[in-house]
Amino acid sequence: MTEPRDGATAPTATEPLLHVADLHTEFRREQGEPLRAVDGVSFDIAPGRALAIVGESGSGKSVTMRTVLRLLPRTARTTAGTARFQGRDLLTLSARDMRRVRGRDIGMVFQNAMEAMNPTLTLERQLTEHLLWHGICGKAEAKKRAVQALADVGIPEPERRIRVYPFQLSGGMRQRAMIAMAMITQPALLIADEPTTAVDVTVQRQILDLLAGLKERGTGIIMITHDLGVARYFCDDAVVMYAGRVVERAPTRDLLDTPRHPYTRGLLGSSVEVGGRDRPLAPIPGSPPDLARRPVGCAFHPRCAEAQLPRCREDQELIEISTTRAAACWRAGDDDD
Ligand SMILES: Nc1ncnc2c1ncn2[C@@H]1O[C@H](COP(=O)(O)OP(=O)(O)OP(=O)(O)O)[C@@H](O)[C@H]1O
Repeated sequence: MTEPRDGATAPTATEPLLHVADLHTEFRREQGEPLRAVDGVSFDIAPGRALAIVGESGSGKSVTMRTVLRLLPRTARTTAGTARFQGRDLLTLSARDMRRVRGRDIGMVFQNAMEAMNPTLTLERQLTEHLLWHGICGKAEAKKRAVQALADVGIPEPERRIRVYPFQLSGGMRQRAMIAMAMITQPALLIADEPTTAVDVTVQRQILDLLAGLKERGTGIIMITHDLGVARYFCDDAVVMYAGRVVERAPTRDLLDTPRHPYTRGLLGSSVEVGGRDRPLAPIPGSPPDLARRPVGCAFHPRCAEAQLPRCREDQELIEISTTRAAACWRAGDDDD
């Protein structure tokens, strides 16, 4: 397992690697109330586990992760919450300390490697400067580690390839190079935002296998994905987000086998990757709400085939169904496990 650095404490059996509680992030608007993009989100992740964050476009997955990483646009403001990582609250760290944590203790992989990498630097410069900047080793060692990192992610001829620029690589190779960069510091936590969306199925599988190797070595992985097949294949636990809130949380298998929130059932019914193969796809009617006009009560109720009014117009907190499961629907506990 990777060791925490800089006086950060190792997670104990009772303390998760990352504990996110009651996170609130809003966007300023020219007119009107701010948009509540993340509205009371909580979740935990343990070392060596993978957590999927799923939900339709606009549900708040990326803003949640950008809040934790403190990579929000200027128009956004985090108004409440904590994100305890290795004993420290990321939300109150100084900007300098946060830059040290980001990219070193927390690795990041994004959907589009071209955006995440510097197009003007060779892979060697990107990888070695990353190590040097974080003070992890000296120049000669950095070069060795950079070649090794490329080899580790299955880039052939790493000694030669290290001299190329990102645009000279295929999409799949670039994605691997970005993973190499995220892994080279041996982060305790890796946050991957749709890491396999832009690549074909074969590369997708290879990338997931790479990430699985990291997980086995004790790295915690948060994967933002709208692909429930990827979540099932790779992630131990899952949270489902809708309109900025967590509507269901469970071990992935349980979530997909016996979804308790009507929205989760809707996602499954409309998924090609899971459950949609043997029966016709049933897309969820309507579209996610405009956050400026969030429906009262359960934000999903106007699209929910099971809604019962006026009950569903009341606010609904997450209900603990068991020690590992919770869902934000008043009927979620109807058939307990
Ligand atoms: N730069 C921004 N300015 C204003 N509002 C924003 C901005 N970025 C996000 N939002 C708001 O936050 C909501 C959540 O966005 P977010 O990117 O987290 O969704 P997501 O679940 O990651 O979607 P996707 O799967 O499309 O990436 C959006 O619906 C939008 O209302």
